[in-house]
Amino acid sequence: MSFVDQLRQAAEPDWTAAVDHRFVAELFDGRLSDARLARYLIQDYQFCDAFVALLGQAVASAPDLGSRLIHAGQLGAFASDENTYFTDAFDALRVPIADRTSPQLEPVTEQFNALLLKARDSRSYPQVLTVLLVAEWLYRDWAAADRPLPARPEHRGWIEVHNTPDFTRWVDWLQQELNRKAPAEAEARAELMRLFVEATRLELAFFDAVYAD
Ligand SMILES: Cc1ncc(CO)c(N)n1
Repeated sequence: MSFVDQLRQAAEPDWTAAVDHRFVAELFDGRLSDARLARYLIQDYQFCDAFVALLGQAVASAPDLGSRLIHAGQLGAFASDENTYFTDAFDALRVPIADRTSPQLEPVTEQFNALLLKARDSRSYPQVLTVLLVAEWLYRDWAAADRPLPARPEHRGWIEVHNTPDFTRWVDWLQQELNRKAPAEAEARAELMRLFVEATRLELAFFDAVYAD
């Protein structure tokens, strides 16, 4: 079994619980309330801030120009398509400016951002790749569901930024890149596995927080 398949197996049952989450089901069938979607997007915009910083570290720490350019291309996509989705959805949901720029963070958002920034500050390319891979692969998994898309742009758009052919190829490439660049030593691999499992736990908790009282 490849290294990334071992990582994903180690992240069960949380991985499947996140992919099959009530949030995903309600997003696809359009039943997700505006209050819950806004609550999620406000927190996720702060996650995205730390995520973009981590992508910048991938550009900085990649060992060769070929890999660096792939991460750089992804940074560009993030800065355009994904950011446009957020600003359009915030406008449609009438989210106040303060909640877009400096909201009160949920505990899980603080924990997730701390993990992203720790990986960034490690300047370890395998650690950076591992955290990027969880976030992108897990989102590709739920967004690739063979279900009709909801009509409202606020719902549909969040699925569409994660199910394009470009996004699918980016996740394939991240998997191959980590398989190629993972260290050989058992202890270093075990550390990456702990990181992958912890990031998956936070992905599940991030969806759960949308439904917390
Ligand atoms: C919490 C979270 N995980 C992954 C993604 C995908 O980048 C996202 N937008 N938010």
